[in-house]
Amino acid sequence: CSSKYVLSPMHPMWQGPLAVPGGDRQSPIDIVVRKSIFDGELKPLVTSYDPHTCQQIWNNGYSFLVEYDDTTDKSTLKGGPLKDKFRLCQFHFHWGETNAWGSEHTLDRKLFPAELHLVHWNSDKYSLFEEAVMEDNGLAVIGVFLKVGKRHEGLQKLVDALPAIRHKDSVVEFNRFDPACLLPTNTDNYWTYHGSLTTPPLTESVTWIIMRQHIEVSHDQLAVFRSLLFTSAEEEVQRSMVNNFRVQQPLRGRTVRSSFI
Ligand SMILES: NS(=O)(=O)c1ccc(Cc2ccc([N+](=O)[O-])cc2)cc1
Ligand SMILES: [Zn+2]
Repeated sequence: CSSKYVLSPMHPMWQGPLAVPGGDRQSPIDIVVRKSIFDGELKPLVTSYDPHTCQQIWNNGYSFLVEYDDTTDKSTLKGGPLKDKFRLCQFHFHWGETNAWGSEHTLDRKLFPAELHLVHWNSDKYSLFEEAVMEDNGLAVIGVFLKVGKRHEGLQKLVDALPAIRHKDSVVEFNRFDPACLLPTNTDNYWTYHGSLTTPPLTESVTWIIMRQHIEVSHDQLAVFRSLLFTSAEEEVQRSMVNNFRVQQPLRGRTVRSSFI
């Protein structure tokens, strides 16, 4: 999907007000677990991803993205809080320079070393990602917290491809990767709220679905994330791609619902 618009952290946009002026549904947020409201209407998530729609992995100067062919309804998400069917467009991560921080969302202020985002757009209502990005119910992003522990076998194929995209704007072909292997075993327990993209254009078009269960990756696997660079090969000063997360934004009276008691 065409997520080439994501701006690097050095882009003037980041120097300006980090909240969209008048934005009252910005992301990420701190999820205060005891203030989340159980909603019995929330259904289990239904993901159906076709590994053959995986196309490429690239360094966009802010994170690395694994992009999927979203010209058909082959890799989709439905159920959960969603009324429509959403098409997988890409997934990416946010991480810190140490294991002490790196996630965008927090649970009762607890930071995780990294966070996975699986980005989908509403293909029942829109025909292109770019259209959906501007609309209230246009996007659905699944967030999964990462913890440091045992090696994640499914992630290793992705980690092995990272040295080839060390610099900004480098791309390599990447096929047959099933993103379902990055989901926790239990996807029935999640929080959901209405928010925004966490990078420019920060549009308030995202239904966030944050998994209660984290996944584990090894310290060494995370270290390879940190070996990526924000900078392109031409630039004199190389800067490590770390701390590519946005700080938590005000809740502004929003309700966070939970699918579990
Ligand atoms: N971190 S996140 O909120 O999951 C996120 C997900 C997707 C993107 C990529 C993106 C790509 C393109 C556009 N656009 O066309 O306006 C907007 C966003 C940016 C950020
Ligand atoms: Zn993200």
